[in-house]
Formats: sequence, C-alpha cells, structure tokens
Amino acid sequence: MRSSWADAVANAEISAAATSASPSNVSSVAAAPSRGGRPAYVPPHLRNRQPSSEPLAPTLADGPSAARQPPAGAAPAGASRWGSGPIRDVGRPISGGGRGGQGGWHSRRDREVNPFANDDETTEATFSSQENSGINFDAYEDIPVETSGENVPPPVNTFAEIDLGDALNENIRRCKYVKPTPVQRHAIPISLAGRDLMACAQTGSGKTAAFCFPIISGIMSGPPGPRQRGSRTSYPLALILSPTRELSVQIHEEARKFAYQTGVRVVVAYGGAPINQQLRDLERGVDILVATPGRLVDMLERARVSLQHIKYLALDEADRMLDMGFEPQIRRIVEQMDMPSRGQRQTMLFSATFPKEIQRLASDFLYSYIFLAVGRVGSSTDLIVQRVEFVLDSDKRSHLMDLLHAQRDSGAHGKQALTLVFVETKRGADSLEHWLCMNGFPATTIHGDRSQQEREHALRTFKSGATPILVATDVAARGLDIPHVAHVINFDLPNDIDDYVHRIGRTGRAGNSGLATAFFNESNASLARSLSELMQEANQEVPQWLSRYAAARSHGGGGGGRNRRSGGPRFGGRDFRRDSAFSRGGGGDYYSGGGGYGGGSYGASSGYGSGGYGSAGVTSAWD
Ligand SMILES: Nc1ncnc2c1ncn2[C@@H]1O[C@H](COP(=O)(O)OP(=O)(O)OP(=O)(O)O)[C@@H](O)[C@H]1O
Repeated sequence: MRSSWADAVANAEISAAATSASPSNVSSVAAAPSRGGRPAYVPPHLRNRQPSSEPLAPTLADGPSAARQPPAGAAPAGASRWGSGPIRDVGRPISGGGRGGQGGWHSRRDREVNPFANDDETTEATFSSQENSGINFDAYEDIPVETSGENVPPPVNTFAEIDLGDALNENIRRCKYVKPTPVQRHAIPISLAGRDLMACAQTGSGKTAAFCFPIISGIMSGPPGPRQRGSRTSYPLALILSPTRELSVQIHEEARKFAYQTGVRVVVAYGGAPINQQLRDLERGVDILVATPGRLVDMLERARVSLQHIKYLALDEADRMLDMGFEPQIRRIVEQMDMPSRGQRQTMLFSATFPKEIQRLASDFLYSYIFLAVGRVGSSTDLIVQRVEFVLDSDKRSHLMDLLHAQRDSGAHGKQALTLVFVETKRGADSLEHWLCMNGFPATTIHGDRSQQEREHALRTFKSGATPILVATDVAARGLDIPHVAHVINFDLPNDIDDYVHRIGRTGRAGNSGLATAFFNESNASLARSLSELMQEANQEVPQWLSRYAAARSHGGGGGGRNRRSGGPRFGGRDFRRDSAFSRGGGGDYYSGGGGYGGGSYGASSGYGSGGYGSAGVTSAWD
C-alpha cells in the first residue's frame, strides 16, 4: 500500500489522539476528531493559528515523517510571508536566454529560488487514486470558439509555432504543458500581435498562462525597464490585477515558474500581509507586479510604485474586477494614476463569465480589441456533473452529512475526497466548520474575517488533505486552482448564476471530471431559470421540479432577482458590440470601445452588490 503524506498526517492524528485523551490538549491540526471519542474542540478563532514557536516546515528531504510538511503546490516550503520564512525572492539571476546584462537588479548574481522545487510527486501520489487524475485537455478539442474584432490573428496548434523564447519554452516543458489549451491557442497569438483582448473561457481551461506567456515573452524581447538605482519607486512593466489575495498569490507562483531563468522578475503585493516586506521585494526590482487593487492603491499613494512604464495590463476575473465592488479602485488605478492610456499599453481582460453590462464597462479600458469566447461561455464545462437537490434550510446539515459519509465510504482507503462547501456568510462558515469538526469531519474554513495567515494555512491544509473539507465564502469562488477537488457543494446557493459558475469551477479543472451538488429551496427561486438553462447547456439532467420553478419565474415571476443574466442562452459569451441594443449611445461605432458607460441599468437592475456589499444580513466575502 502506498504511504503518502496524507497518510502520515492521518497517522500522526491517530497517535496524537491516542496520547491526548485530555480535551485540553489542543491538537495542532484544527479540531481533528479524536477516534472513538468527542473531538477536542478548538474555537474557530483559535484554530489554525500558527503559534510563534511553531517550527518551520521541514524540507522535502525530511521524508514522510514530516507530518507538517506542506505539499507540492502549496506555498513554497517554509515560505512564511511574515518575515520569518527562509524563502523569499531575493533578487533574480540572469541565465540563458534571458535579459542578461541590462543593469539594475538584472545584473545581480543572486541565486534565483527554483519555483519548481516543490513540484515533487507527493501530491500526485496522495491523490492519484482519487477522482481527478491527470490532465485531459483532449476533452476540449471540439470546443466552439468565437472571435470578433478586426484582423484577428490566426490561432496556433502547438507551442512550437509561437516564438516565446527558449527560456520560456523550457519552463513550459518543466510545467509539463505538452500543447496549448484552446484559450491559449487563440489568446497567445492575439496578445503577441500586440492586440488588446477580452477573453472569456471556461473555468480551469488555462487562462493564467494565456496572459502570462505573452507578457513574459514581450518583456524578454523588449527593452529593459528603467533602472531603479537610488530610487525607492518601482516601475513595473506589467501589472496583473486579481480580486483576492489568494488568487494573487497563486498567479504570482505560476508566473514565477513561467519566468524562471528568463531574467523577468515577478513580485506580488496583496493586503493582509505586512506591506514593508512587499515594499522591500519591490525595491529589489520588478518587471511584473501581481496585485490586489487595495494594496496597490496604497503603494501608489505612498509613491512606492509608479505605473508610468506599464506596457501590459491584465485583469484576471475581469468581470469581478469591474463590478460595483472594485470598479472605482480599478478606474483609479488605470485611469487616474500615471498609467499610459489605452492604445499606449496593451490590455488583456480574462474571465469565465462576462456579462454584457460589464463588457461595456470594460471597453473603456480597451483599444480596438478582439473579443474571444472559448466554449459555451458563461457556462461550466461538461466535465462537471451537476446535481441540484431540494433541501430545506433545516435539513441542510443532515443532508450534507449524508453526502460526506457516502463519499468517505466510497473513497479510496476510506479517505475523504477534497470537498469544497460554499456558504453565504462568514458566520455561517465558522458555524458549519465547527459542526463538521464536532461530527468527525476534519474541516477548515476560509473567509474574509480570518487573518491572512489563517486563510493561507486553511488553503494549505485543504490542499494537502489534512483537512479535506473546506468551508468557504465566495472569497474562494474564483480562480483558485486546487488540484484534486472532487466535489463542490453549494450548501447555500449564490444569488448570481455567474458566481455559481465560478464556484463549481473549482472542480473539474484542466480536463478532469468533477462533481457539483447544490442545495436548492424556495429562497433560491430567483436563480431557478438561469440555473436550469445553465444545466441544459452543459448537458446536465435538470430535475422536473427545477424546471417548474424556472417556468414559474419566466411567467411573470419577477425575473432573475439578482441574477445578472437575461436575454438568451449565450449570455456573456457574445461580444456585446454585436448586440445592437448595446451599441446605442456609444458613438455609433461598435468597435470604438468608447462612448462611456453610464446607463442606469447596470447596477440598478443587475443587483450587483445589493445585499452583497455591506448590507444587513449578508456580509461581503471579498477583500
Ligand atoms: N497547456 C496546458 N497543459 C496542461 N496543463 C495546463 C495547460 N495550461 C494550463 N494548465 C493547467 O490547468 C490548470 C488550470 O489553469 P488556470 O488556473 O490557468 O485556469 P483558469 O482558466 O484561469 O481557471 P479559472 O477560470 O477558474 O480562473 C492549472 O493547473 C494549469 O497549470
């Protein structure tokens, strides 16, 4: 029998439980159930705290006895972002094919930390017997693709057809990317041709690389950025914005792999972590800055970052970045600071969902752009089996318990497959996590009221399988690429179908299969129509009762509530410039990208934020 790191954790828990009968003995694995007795309960606010005396994570060389060793794919081993960890981006070397000898930080011969160092086989070994196994992008071969805009560069079929540079090609090989995914086949040539792009492609289909490769390649082949010697202001050449801290961290980790030994330096800045450390990182030099908007604005205000040399701007989860929660900050960053205007920089917007209202808003940032839609956009992939069950609020917990028991019983070696449970509120997340732990299901939680350290720890223990159930608010809905998530459960359905699409997209990634179960009841009636349409599009079986709810909503039932979508099955997947309704008032030219957006419908009817941002009862899950 294979002995994995997760087994080691489980064994450690068992022996810890055996030696600690006293409930006062608090396990370092949050509220791990003691076998055969009541679990040692640790209140949520004390869980997952890393005591200051906690030893640094052992290195891989320490072997499987290292029960706290983070898995491959987690944050770099021991990489505390709080100043005590041993790994930090200490300068970047120049080596083959990169931008050698260009002065500034590039000329330093510091050792570049190998971002592939943690990509060992541990995680694969741990999860290989579970549901998700291996990349299967062949599943996307027949996917429909739509492009619009002028002079669209043709797609490529292989990475070899594109001149990305030797060093980047070597990293693509190290990442084990054999061929480009459909969104990469189309988006990379468009971006390399210098065109602005609005790209819409399914969750888990490789959008991160689609915007990172052209940026890195462009910086490698372009002139060096300004020297920073003597100045405390940093001048990145590329800015990648994302809505959550965890997503920024993830993009940074990915981009560092792609940029390894290219001489292109990638730095991350996000809230909740000490700013001084991030400023020091920036001072060492930055080509690509990955950031959350709030922290970036802070740095801009301190004049520690200048955007005047930005050549590339990428917005990941662009529709989220431009909805009411973030739009003012994004406008501030893009339009009111010193960033070159559209047309002078290259702008790339990516998401799995792109409501037309947001497309229109986004066009303010774009110049003569190409719209790219890959797959039935705004939809989920067919690889995710979607189930909807009618469950009253009062029955949700016992129903969840049934699902988890069934899953554990059918799992390999009785292990719990990684399960992500979405709830509406932060308080609801804590309460459900507590209840799960009390009932013998090791769980952790991620939401906006937890410290950043706790959030990152929760993600790590989830990825590793130490706490195979993660209870989350929407803060974990977008972008997070957690391998081997077998099941996403919408314990509370979101109010917005696009949020549903992103949530279930945490499983069924990179061509793998996945399962998504939603608990639906009367309070979700406003979602019925769009949910049933979405399921039909993805060839899923729609329960008759759901169709009846959907029909009731269509017949004067009040429309979609907070549902953004309306107007047909290809919502979000079609270039809004082709829709005459949206060309009104835009100066008559669809493709001008201008015209400003000030229509009363956005925000008023779509219900973004209504109840989501600070109103009573529902607290925002976002940063
Ligand atoms: N060409 C490729 N070959 C193999 N794997 C790939 C390729 N491109 C990306 N991947 C892998 O696919 C997974 C999903 O990629 P990514 O996170 O970029 O998806 P995404 O489209 O941004 O998803 P989301 O919409 O949820 O943000 C990642 O693990 C990534 O490493």
